[in-house]
Amino acid sequence: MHAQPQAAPASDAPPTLQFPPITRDHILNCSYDSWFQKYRASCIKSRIIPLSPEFVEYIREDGIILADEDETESDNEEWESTPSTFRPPIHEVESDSDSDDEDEPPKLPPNKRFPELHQLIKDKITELGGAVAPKLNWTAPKDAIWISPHQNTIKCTSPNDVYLLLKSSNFITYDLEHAFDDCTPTANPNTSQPPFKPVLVLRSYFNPHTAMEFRCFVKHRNLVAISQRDLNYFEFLQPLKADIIAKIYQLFNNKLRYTFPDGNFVFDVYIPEGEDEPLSRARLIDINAWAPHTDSLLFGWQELLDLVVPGPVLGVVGEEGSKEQNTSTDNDETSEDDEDEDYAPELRLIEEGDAAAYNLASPQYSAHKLPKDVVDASMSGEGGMREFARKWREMTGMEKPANWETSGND
Ligand SMILES: Nc1ncnc2c1ncn2[C@@H]1O[C@H](COP(=O)(O)OP(=O)(O)OP(=O)(O)O)[C@@H](O)[C@H]1O
Ligand SMILES: [Mg+2]
Repeated sequence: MHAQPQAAPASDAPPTLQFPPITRDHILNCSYDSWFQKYRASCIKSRIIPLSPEFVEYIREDGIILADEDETESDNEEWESTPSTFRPPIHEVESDSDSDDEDEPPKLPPNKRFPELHQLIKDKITELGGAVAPKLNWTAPKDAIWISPHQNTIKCTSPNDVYLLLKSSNFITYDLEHAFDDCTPTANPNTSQPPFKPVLVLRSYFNPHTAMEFRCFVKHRNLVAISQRDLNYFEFLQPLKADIIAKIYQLFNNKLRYTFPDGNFVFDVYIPEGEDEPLSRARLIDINAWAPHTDSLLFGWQELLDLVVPGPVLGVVGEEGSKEQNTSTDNDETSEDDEDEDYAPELRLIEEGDAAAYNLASPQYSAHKLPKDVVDASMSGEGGMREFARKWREMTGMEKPANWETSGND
């Protein structure tokens, strides 16, 4: 071998993951509104609300103005916050740009700015039993739960709860600005793509035991891998392994396998406790793209990409559980007599000691932890968080959450 220094790879650079081409359709197929109707019998009760440009603008813009309809006073104060750099209310911040802002008309609260949508959100929350978990097309505001008045959860009981979470979340911005970033560049990048339709998804809130949440990887229509989603050690899961795989396989094989438009995808499930047996049937929580932005949790993407499955299964988009032949949309190669050779998926759990060894027990999203300056602010007189928390409780009539200041285990 001749040394060819000019062609030598950079020694420290990690190898680039070689995903199959990721198209805009792959991403759109995972949008909640694309699949919910088809799988609704397996999902958490949900409502999907198309979002107007005014609402999207409201989510995008700085500052948080909440609805004032239930207020006795109508002094809407504007609060500036981002999860990483929480700032005190703007009336306490010295502004260095003076005249421009003053010329802008004051922004209206949501109930006056988009009253119909506001009312619709309120009605849907009521329809769903009074408490919901919100998300946009793909993403839930998990990084903003520290600001929630509902004990560090994504639970929302009012439109204001929904607005506060959505506006405080960086993850939500992903849906609005970066949803298609992983897509393989097309031959003609100038071809204009139709804009996606933003939606607000409200799912009826329940109190999940996060040990029973799993992420499931599907390659060429084979269920190949299952990972715990909550990366803590749960001893009780070990003897349930076979049952967990069986419940997930049932959902996969009966509902998703031949009906999801793509052969490669990732779905999330929740397995509730059963009535007559330990585990009930698996419920579909979400579907994610087979793409780098989907967290592969206890597996490595390289490992998943390298997995050799027995042979692509012929399947098509159809009704739940149906299987028609040879019109697959997922570019799988075809092969014969592979239907009975099912891949045995590996369920990977955190083993005893793993959590400590990998420091997995701390909250997964750093934004769950209150930044030190936020905690400091909360201690310092009438400024910052304490004032914010007080105001928020005043507005919602909520009790102070027990873990407001200590939500990040910091
Ligand atoms: N209806 C619900 N009630 C209570 N909690 C819920 C509900 N639905 C989801 N959750 C919680 O919210 C978490 C995130 O939900 P979901 O998986 O839809 O978000 P996501 O943004 O798509 O996550 P990811 O980025 O990992 O794909 C779930 O793991 C679950 O703990
Ligand atoms: Mg998801």
